[in-house]
Amino acid sequence: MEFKPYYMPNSESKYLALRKSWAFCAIAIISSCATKPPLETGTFTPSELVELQRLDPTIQLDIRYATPHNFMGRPLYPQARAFLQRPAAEALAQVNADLKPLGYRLLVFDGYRPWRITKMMWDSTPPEKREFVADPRKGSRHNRGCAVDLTLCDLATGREIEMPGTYDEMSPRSYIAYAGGTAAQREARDLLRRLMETHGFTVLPAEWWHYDYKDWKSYPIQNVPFEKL
Ligand SMILES: C[C@@H](N)C(=O)N[C@H](C)C(=O)O
Ligand SMILES: [Zn+2]
Repeated sequence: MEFKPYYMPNSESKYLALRKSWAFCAIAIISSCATKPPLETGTFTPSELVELQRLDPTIQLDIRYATPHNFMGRPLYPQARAFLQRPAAEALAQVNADLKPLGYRLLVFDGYRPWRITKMMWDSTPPEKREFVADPRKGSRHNRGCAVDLTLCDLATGREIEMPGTYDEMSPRSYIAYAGGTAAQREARDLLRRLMETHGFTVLPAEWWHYDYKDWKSYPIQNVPFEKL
């Protein structure tokens, strides 16, 4: 019969207990780093997230992350809503107003994004595609309520205007400098960029649809879920 010791000399059991508690602490520290937004110091402008549809109901929404029709293949938001910090939301409404005489309006895919969603996106994206998602250790400008993913749609029909690539496509066709596609697609992309820049937004070089509002640095990273806004 195999001998199973149930008793250990005192010093050995203490050593094992110590090792266990160190391992436990290490796991706790690692997992808390991984599941919490980065700590930021300094003073920030108080957050005032505004729902885009309330500010300007003529901005069209297609909140892909509230549907399975997104690069993660499953809904990430419980509600199809879009929020931005007030000055960014007001600037966006001006872009929308400028588009109307041209026969277009804005179609918004995403605005404020809770930090944990950025973390989920990063964790699910292969390393070679991570230029298309923000690193949760730094946070996304979406987490600050100062980034918006959007495109143009036809004012009369509501139909999405074709761009050189599709939303969240992880390929060079998403680059703002991509020279392929049709002339009409590039013109639409460049029109969107021109108007967004006029109103204080900057495009992300890797993503024609992603724009940051100029004051993004002054707002804190947030992890508040939509249900609590
Ligand atoms: C995931 C994509 N729509 C996006 O917003 N990417 C930028 C880099 C971000 O995550 O901030
Ligand atoms: Zn974005």
